[in-house]
Amino acid sequence: VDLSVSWLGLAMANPLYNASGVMCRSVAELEQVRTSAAGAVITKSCTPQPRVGNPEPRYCATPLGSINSMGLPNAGYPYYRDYARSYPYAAGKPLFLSLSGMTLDENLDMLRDLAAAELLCLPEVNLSCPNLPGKPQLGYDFQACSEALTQITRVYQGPFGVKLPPYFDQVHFAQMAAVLNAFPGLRFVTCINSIGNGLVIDVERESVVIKPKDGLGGLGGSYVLPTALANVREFYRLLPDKHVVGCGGINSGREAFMHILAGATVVQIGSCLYEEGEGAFARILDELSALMVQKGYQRLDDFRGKLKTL
Ligand SMILES: CC(C)(C)CCc1c(C(=O)O)[nH]c(=O)[nH]c1=O
Repeated sequence: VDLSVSWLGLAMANPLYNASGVMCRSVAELEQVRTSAAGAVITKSCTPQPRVGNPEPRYCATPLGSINSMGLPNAGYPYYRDYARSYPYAAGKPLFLSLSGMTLDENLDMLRDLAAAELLCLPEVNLSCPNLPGKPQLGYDFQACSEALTQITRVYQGPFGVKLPPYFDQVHFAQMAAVLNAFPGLRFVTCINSIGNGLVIDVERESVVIKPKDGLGGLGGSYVLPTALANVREFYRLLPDKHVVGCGGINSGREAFMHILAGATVVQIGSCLYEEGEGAFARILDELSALMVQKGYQRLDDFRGKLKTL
């Protein structure tokens, strides 16, 4: 079977890569992804200056997924820009640079520099980044999002994407799609980021499992699969001129198949990669191939976006 994907002027051997935040904070980790079976690489969301992030424990895996309140630990924008400068693009694995400034100005500063550097990597702006104090994350403030994207497209004229938080209301899907469709330069949306502010409890210890925010953290893994699929399918329908990157709950070829059936062009793995290591890429790709053979599909276009309704 042919797992190749051609999108945004990029050619990928397969549709699978890491979710921002997992196996992508250091050059060593990024190289682990790049030299694995993954079809692309994305960096940890960065801020202009390095950040230590939150006190540990700040990540915990459970049988059904994961919870995290990392607090944006990252090596700082210049570190990732320099990695993007020396990145071997000709080897055929695209590089995406995730940006998550603590303020809009921080995002604009990083994007201005990235535009000037004229690199082949593509930015993925994390809209789960904080908004003004007392306001919800940017991705949940549609007016602020529209204003931010207006300023972003002024400083960065190239193709870019955004990482979206999950939405749970039909009106919110429509409102966010209306904001995003106003920006032709916005070429892809990555759905979804973790489901915010979950709480995992350890019964034996009668305690929370992560230190920050008295135990509240973003949920990933199997917990989020149905929500991720809904967001992929809704934005696939609502953003006809853009690509959707599927992220959330992919543990095997079956979930990767679901995301692509729902409309995803390419897919990312987070919790599964954190727990299993880079071997997850080859395993999931083998499982996806076997499923396609079983179903008589030659290539991803044979089923992408063709989820049936009843
Ligand atoms: C939540 C923020 C810290 C504002 C952004 C970074 C981030 C983190 C993180 O670094 O805590 N974890 C996630 O699951 N998704 C994210 O987008």
